[in-house]
Amino acid sequence: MFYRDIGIDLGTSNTLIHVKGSGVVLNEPSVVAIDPKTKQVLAVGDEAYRMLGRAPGTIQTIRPLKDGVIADFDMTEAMLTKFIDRLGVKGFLRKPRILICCPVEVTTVEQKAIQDAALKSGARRVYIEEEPKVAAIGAGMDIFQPSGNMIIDIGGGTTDIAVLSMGGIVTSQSVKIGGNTFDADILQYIKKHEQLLIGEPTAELIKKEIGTALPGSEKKTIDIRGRDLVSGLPRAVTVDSHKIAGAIRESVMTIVQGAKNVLEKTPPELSADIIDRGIILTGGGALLQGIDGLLSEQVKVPVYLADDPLGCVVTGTGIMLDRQRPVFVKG
Ligand SMILES: Nc1ncnc2c1ncn2[C@@H]1O[C@H](COP(=O)(O)OP(=O)(O)OP(=O)(O)O)[C@@H](O)[C@H]1O
Repeated sequence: MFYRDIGIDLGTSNTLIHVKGSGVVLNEPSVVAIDPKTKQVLAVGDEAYRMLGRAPGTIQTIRPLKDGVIADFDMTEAMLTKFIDRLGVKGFLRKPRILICCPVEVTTVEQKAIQDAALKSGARRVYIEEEPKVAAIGAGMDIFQPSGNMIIDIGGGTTDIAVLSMGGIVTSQSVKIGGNTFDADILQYIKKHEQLLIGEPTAELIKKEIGTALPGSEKKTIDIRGRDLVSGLPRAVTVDSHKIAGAIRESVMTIVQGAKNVLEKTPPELSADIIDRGIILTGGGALLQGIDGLLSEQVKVPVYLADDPLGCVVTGTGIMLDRQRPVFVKG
């Protein structure tokens, strides 16, 4: 029997949905736009993201997931329901199973509510899985063998660092630093050193265009616009990659320290496997230029970037559902 099972990566920055037989059918920012008076949801995903920092007072834009936790549960539920509804699940011939990966620190009560929301949207069964495990599977690691695999998943709000063996997490640490922290660092730096106020999307653009984890790498520049803190008028400035590397240095080094902590707690036999296989980097934050090189230099183990860092979790959900084995830890 062909079930159109669904895998969902409910992330701080982006939500991705994989439908069996169709691949990734949705990839949109985890943003909701509401009417602040009535709390009515006006838009979700791409449409709501375009309103970030640009909406009039009658519209409020919210990121319901923040720093690896669900900051606004009602809005997370509303967003998830709208995304699932778009798939037309209720029209599926057979009710699908849905596997949802959500931030690691989601409470049991929140998990239950997420499950209920997905069930109401037409699921037959809902599973909740741990993100680093699914990311590792999506990155092509065989975590079910008795050997050590290490993954560093740099998401928007958190970085999950884990050593996996025989299908389970042996040691792990979740650091409250991710790609969005780099954006906040850049925003603060420009405010302090250029007396210029910029929005979140501009900070993200700077990071993607010229951001680097390696202060000594080739110097690149970008022209940006914002609001002058003194005159209140629009102004343009040129920023360079060396300064941006300095601005995000502390956050980057916190991730490095997290990786060192996990390696120190890893049983020696598994450490030997990790030296042989290297560490795999997943998550959008792993696309920061030079972060693989810096990590490798600091922890003295080869570090490789996954083929599709942003898609590993959602790809992993598809693989896990295909295995059709009771490997789910929760739900
Ligand atoms: N080319 C790029 N260079 C640097 N950072 C990038 C790039 N592309 C995406 N990112 C960053 O990746 C982050 C989002 O990554 P991802 O989608 O893996 O996170 P998430 O799964 O939503 O978050 P979490 O795992 O914390 O729930 C954002 O901060 C985004 O700015």
